[in-house]
Amino acid sequence: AHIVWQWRRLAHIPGPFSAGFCKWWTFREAVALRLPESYKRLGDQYGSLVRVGPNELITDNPDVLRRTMATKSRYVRGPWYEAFRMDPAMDNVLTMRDEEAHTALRNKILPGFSGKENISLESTIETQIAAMVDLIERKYLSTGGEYRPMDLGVKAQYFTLDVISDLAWGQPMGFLAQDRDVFNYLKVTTMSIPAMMVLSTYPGLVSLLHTPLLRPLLPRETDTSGFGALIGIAKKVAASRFEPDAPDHRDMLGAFIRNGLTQAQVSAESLGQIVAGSDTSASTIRAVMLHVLSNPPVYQKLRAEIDAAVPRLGMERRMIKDAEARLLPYLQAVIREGLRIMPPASAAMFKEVPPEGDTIDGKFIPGGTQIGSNVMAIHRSREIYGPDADAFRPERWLEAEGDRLARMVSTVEMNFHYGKYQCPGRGIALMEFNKLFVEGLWLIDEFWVRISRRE
Ligand code: HEM
Repeated sequence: AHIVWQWRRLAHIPGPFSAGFCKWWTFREAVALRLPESYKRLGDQYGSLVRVGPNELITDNPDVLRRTMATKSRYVRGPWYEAFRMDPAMDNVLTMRDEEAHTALRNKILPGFSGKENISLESTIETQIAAMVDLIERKYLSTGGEYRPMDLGVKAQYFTLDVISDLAWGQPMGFLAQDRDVFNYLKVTTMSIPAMMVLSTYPGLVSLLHTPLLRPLLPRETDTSGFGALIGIAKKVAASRFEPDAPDHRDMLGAFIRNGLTQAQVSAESLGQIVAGSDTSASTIRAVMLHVLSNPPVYQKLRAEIDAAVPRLGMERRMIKDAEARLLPYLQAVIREGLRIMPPASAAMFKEVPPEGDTIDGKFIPGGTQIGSNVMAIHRSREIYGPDADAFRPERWLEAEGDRLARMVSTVEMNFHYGKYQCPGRGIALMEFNKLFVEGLWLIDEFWVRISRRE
């Protein structure tokens, strides 16, 4: 009776037949690691609003999604978020579902992401770009007679992990300096992706993992590798900042402490940054480099813009400033196109319809229904980006004007979500891209490149 009742509640929303009764469809696509593409296929087949589970819908309408995330929206985060809670006793801002607690915590951490309270932000990113360039010069510079390929897919992640650990803990983990997967972090996290996919499909299983019997399976601070090792570092760094004579630092943790976070919160939030801010940014670096390097006209135009900027800005002996890079139109078009063509945060991130229900696309959606983003469908929308939306073509950002451009910009910005859930690391990620692509102009698994010195 329950199954039939649940099917009827949302029977007016199209989708695969089995999705009305169970989550088998989502489970199958999630463990095959192709959920974003499969969601897009469903959008092409069934339209903007699709049923993907007994209580789950996805939409590719940015206006609807913005409504669910607006500051005053009565929508809340759904159980999906629980899959990412590592510590049963403590949420971080990314996993927190209680709206009031989330807003309070968010308000306390936001200053840590701004250059005003975190004065070392831009220089930290510069230090890590210098470390990346140094690594390339030391080990991966090819010449006529010597071929020294480099897996840019992996190095992009080394770079973002060092940036984010340096920002969060005041010291990089040393991926670039050692040119290796420190603490086997990437190996262990990559291995755990299928399990995370199962948990995000069936978040109820998370409470099982938190029982005393299964808790040993979760990462622990005493681990010498994987995520557990990072928990250990986060706790140590937080403890050192709370020692009685510890100085006040003008960095991210310093800002967190000045704004009232407890020692346990400082440790949890600094760890949260590593999860939220490394793979996402690395993914965009790979997407941009892959498309720029395999697309000679784009590469030439970007190089020409950068070559013209170097003498004009007097950049021969220093790195480009974030504010300067934001004024390079083709670079900005390339970054936007990279964020669009391979959206870095491609999960549905389900939000819950308020108890009174909502009307979407003229259809009543009962309270408690979970609504997520059909990310690939949003960012490959022909209606918004034009008939060649599947192609990497930065020029579209320079050709569009007026309302059309404004709609394209507000849609690509949905990569960082909106309103009360908007990514606080947006500015940091864009600063990494702005500097890295100009400085290096120089990639996923098996992304080998041959780098040679420019004349
Ligand atoms: C291209 C890079 C990035 C993308 C596309 C991205 C995307 C997102 C998205 C979509 C969310 C919203 C989750 C929701 O709706 O609940 C989010 C949240 C968050 N992101 Fe990012 N992110 C990126 C980089 C970063 C970086 C570099 C940092 C850290 C410096 C960061 C820190 C966070 C944090 C702390 C949250 C939680 C915010 C909250 O719950 O209020 N992100 N990010």
